[in-house]
Amino acid sequence: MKWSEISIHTTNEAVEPISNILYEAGASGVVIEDSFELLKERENRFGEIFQLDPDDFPEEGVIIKAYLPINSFLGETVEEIKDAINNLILFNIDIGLNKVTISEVNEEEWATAWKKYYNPVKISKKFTIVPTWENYQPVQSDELIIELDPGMAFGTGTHPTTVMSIQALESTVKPGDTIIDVGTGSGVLSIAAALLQAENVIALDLDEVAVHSARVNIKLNKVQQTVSVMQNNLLDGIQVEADVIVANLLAEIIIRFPEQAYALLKEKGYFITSGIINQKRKDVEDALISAGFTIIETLVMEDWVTMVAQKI
Ligand SMILES: C[S@@+](CC[C@H](N)C(=O)[O-])C[C@H]1O[C@@H](n2cnc3c(N)ncnc32)[C@H](O)[C@@H]1O
Repeated sequence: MKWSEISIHTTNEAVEPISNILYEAGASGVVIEDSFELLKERENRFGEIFQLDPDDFPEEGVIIKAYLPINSFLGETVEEIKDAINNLILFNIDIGLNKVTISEVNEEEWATAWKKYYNPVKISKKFTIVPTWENYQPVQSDELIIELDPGMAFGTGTHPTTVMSIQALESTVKPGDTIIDVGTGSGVLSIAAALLQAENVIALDLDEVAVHSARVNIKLNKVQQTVSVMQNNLLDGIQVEADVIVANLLAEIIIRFPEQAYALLKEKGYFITSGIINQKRKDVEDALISAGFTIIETLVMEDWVTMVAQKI
């Protein structure tokens, strides 16, 4: 498959809104080329373990790169992205040079482009995410390591929506639990659940590339005895009683199935919903409450919200 690399030279201030625009346009991840801010932010928030090479970054401003599949909608998507970025001026956001360039990359280059920016990152009290090509040694005795090859599926494991999902799993999963992971992507949340000693994990994704990528990562982390991966639309046809259901999907998709989640959960079971952009928070809260859930915790990182709802 051919991919298009969209590269936007902008300011620090515009990084978050532009990243959101790119995610909403279907990018499966963004790369931010700004040595100073990136290192500072990662050190503060997650405790970045390896340093990036400052030679790889622009002298002034920030370059944001994202990868979009080349299909018949690409032209339209790029125009929508440009319009959305220009509209940021209306919100008094400085978009700087606002230089947008598009180039074509093949699958191999796409995969390699990621590797340069993808390092071991400590994302929660227990978990560190390590790319497959790094030889990483744990620094804490109780540290849990997730090895990932993000491949073509969403989920380098360090996106705020994933980080908060893992933090929520850490506080809800008990040894012996049954977990359902809706929209597994790279399989990262299922692997986390298995490492937290869940006994049975069902990983579901609609996209066959994600299903393949999840299977590779699950094997890599040696949790294939616990995790089974299936191509499936949301919870359709699933009949397993679960202790925890986790869904890192867009708000628009989450609001379609809280009733199904409620029906599958055991009493006191948890429904973790992530991938919710702040503006859509109320829609998800309403859908959860009307299905019978009680929201017991809300996590917020950057513009993203994760909710932990319980069947009580
Ligand atoms: C935001 S990614 C989350 C990946 C991973 N769980 C994580 O936390 O990093 C969302 C995933 O949901 C999948 N997805 C989207 N719509 C779906 C649906 N209707 N049923 C199942 N999976 C879906 C996508 O293919 C994608 O892999």
